[in-house]
Amino acid sequence: MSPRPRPRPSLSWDDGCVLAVDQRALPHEYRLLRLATVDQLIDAITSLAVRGAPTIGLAGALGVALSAHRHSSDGRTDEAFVKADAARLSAVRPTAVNLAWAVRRAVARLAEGPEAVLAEALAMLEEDMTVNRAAVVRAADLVQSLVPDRPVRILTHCNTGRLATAAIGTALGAIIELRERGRVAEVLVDETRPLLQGARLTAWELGEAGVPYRLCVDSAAAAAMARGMVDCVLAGADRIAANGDVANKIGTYGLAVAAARHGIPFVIVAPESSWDRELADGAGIVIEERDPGEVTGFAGVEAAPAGAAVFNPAFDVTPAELITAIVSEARVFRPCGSRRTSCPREVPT
Ligand SMILES: CSC[C@@H](O)[C@@H](O)C(=O)COP(=O)(O)O
Repeated sequence: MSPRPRPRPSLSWDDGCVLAVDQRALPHEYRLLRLATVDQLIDAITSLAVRGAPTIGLAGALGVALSAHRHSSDGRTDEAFVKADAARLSAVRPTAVNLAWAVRRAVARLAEGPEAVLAEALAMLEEDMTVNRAAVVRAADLVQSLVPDRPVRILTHCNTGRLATAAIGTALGAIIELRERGRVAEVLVDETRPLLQGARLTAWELGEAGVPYRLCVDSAAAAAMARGMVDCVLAGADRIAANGDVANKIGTYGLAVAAARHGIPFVIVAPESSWDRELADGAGIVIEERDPGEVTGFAGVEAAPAGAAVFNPAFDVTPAELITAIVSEARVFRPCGSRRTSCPREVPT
């Protein structure tokens, strides 16, 4: 068999700048942003031009490299300025643990100079690809064992594909892996309100990969399960507490409740770097609240009455007991107490 081609990265470093796919422009336009300053990078993450937990972590690390280059001269780096930029980068979005984790890793190389910081960020990009490849193979194996008798009908939420990671993706990567094995009947794609990461990005990635899919509004997901249209739910994670509670895109918790109601496996695919072992459970996860304008209208068109009050959390927390398995590059974790699975907690492979 010929080796797989090198996956296309969502981020790269070019001549002192960060190049990033502008995820706001998809699916209509594929364009790259050239980000020359930490402020530009922060704007890109805030506006979700650059989004998805692993991608924002990697962007944060590259941001530290940008800052280290900017604040170095004559072989000396002004560490105080770079550390201030690193603190700003870490705080842009609070929920995904990957951001602060990756920024910390880049800052740890600061004393060795800007090239060492850049080397660390680029190594993290490579690592993310390797880690995702391992996780998607493991997740696809698990899904095949959960639904052994037929091509699987999968429901997925938000975008967990190559755009949301260095490359390959997590949950969406597993779906594409299953497709390559001839094991996908159909993917139902939640549009993912309010910013339509499912309709804009996941549908685009599935189309690119030739995977059959149908879009549905988020509120159709439970009905699809009730009608027997879903064999398995696959989603990603922004932060996983030590007990296996998972923060992910708003709407994930509702999907898990509906999946439990219908006895449908609910599987999370995420790298080990998404685990926050310092948090005992999901109650301590900070949930980002976003601009009310994302809910009152879309793309500049207002839908709600002027001045409507809004509740716009970007994420929710799914309790571990509703999760069949959390798959990473290293293991399949089955949260104890899950109603559909039995302990042992980890399946050695
Ligand atoms: C592999 S991406 C995992 C998660 O980051 C993803 O499911 C998600 O919730 C992304 O939210 P977003 O607000 O689009 O950054």
